[in-house]
Amino acid sequence: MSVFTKVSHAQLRKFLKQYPVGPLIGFQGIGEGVENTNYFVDTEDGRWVLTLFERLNYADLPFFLGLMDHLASRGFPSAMPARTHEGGNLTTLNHKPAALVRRLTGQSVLFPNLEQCRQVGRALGELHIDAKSYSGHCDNSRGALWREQTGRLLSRKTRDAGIRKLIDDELAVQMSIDLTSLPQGVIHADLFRDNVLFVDDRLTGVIDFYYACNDSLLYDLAVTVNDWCFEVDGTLNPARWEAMVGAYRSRREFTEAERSAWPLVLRAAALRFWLSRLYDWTFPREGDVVHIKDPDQYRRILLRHREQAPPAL
Ligand SMILES: Nc1ncnc2c1ncn2[C@@H]1O[C@H](COP(=O)(O)OP(=O)(O)OP(=O)(O)O)[C@@H](O)[C@H]1O
Ligand SMILES: N[C@@H](CCO)C(=O)O
Repeated sequence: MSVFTKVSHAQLRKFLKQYPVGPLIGFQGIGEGVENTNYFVDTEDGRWVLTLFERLNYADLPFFLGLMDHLASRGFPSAMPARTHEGGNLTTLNHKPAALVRRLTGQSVLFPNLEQCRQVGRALGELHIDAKSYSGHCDNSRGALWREQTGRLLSRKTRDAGIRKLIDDELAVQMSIDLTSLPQGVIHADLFRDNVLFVDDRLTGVIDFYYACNDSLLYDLAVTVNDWCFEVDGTLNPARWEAMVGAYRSRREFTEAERSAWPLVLRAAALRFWLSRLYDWTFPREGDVVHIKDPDQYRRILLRHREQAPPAL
């Protein structure tokens, strides 16, 4: 659970006066999430989520908030950011950049059924299409350069020879693929199960756009299937995979270059999350309640991709 920055009742009451949302009714810190501080906030005019950005700076945020606004206004189920009386959607609280966004209904699922996987695949395809008309641009902060630099750092730091060898070897293999040669667009880049909300089998929300960026569309699908279609022990769930990939394809057909790059793109996506989790274990952050995810789960997924070819696209 993660609440890095505490907010008092008085601070929040004052903060909310900037927005046309009515007086504060109640608020509560949110346990899930590992990056930012989040609170559920109820006011007389609605239900909101307040985010205090712990690692992102002001200059980065207009891209993410603008994207959520762009998608929500096209009917995509992302949370619309609230605007202040002055018309801005980015403010400050406790010396941190802050935003207030609509609270979406629904719950994330730990064990998705096939219909839910289908809906996620379709939603990802729709996101890629709807975002084509978004004019913002942002490089992937967890792209190839980050993977290489972080991999080298963790490889030097670890005392585990097996981890060192796997990182070094995988980085060497990843040098052979250039994701920028594949079809590009704005991607979510973190569409894990905890970032999708459902009411029964109906997808009601896609949240956490704070890794969104311009990158390979296929990489976004790889991030998504790695989380949704693998068991904790690293084995593939073929029915979920087929449901998700098939639904994505109903919105966008793959190119030949994407079909051949698929095995390495899956590995790049697995490596990214293995490294970020390993980094958080190696260099833990201070906080009131801090949730760190298990890096080993992603080491197993990476190993699986190295040992067995994935189902073809
Ligand atoms: N717009 C929203 N509507 C409803 N619930 C939300 C919304 N935004 C966030 N939440 C809730 O807050 C939790 C944490 O949000 P989020 O996933 O954005 O955390 P984070 O720390 O910013 O990101 P990460 O997933 O990268 O750790 C979510 O799991 C969800 O329960
Ligand atoms: N989705 C990420 C955390 C936030 O980027 C993970 O599961 O490691």
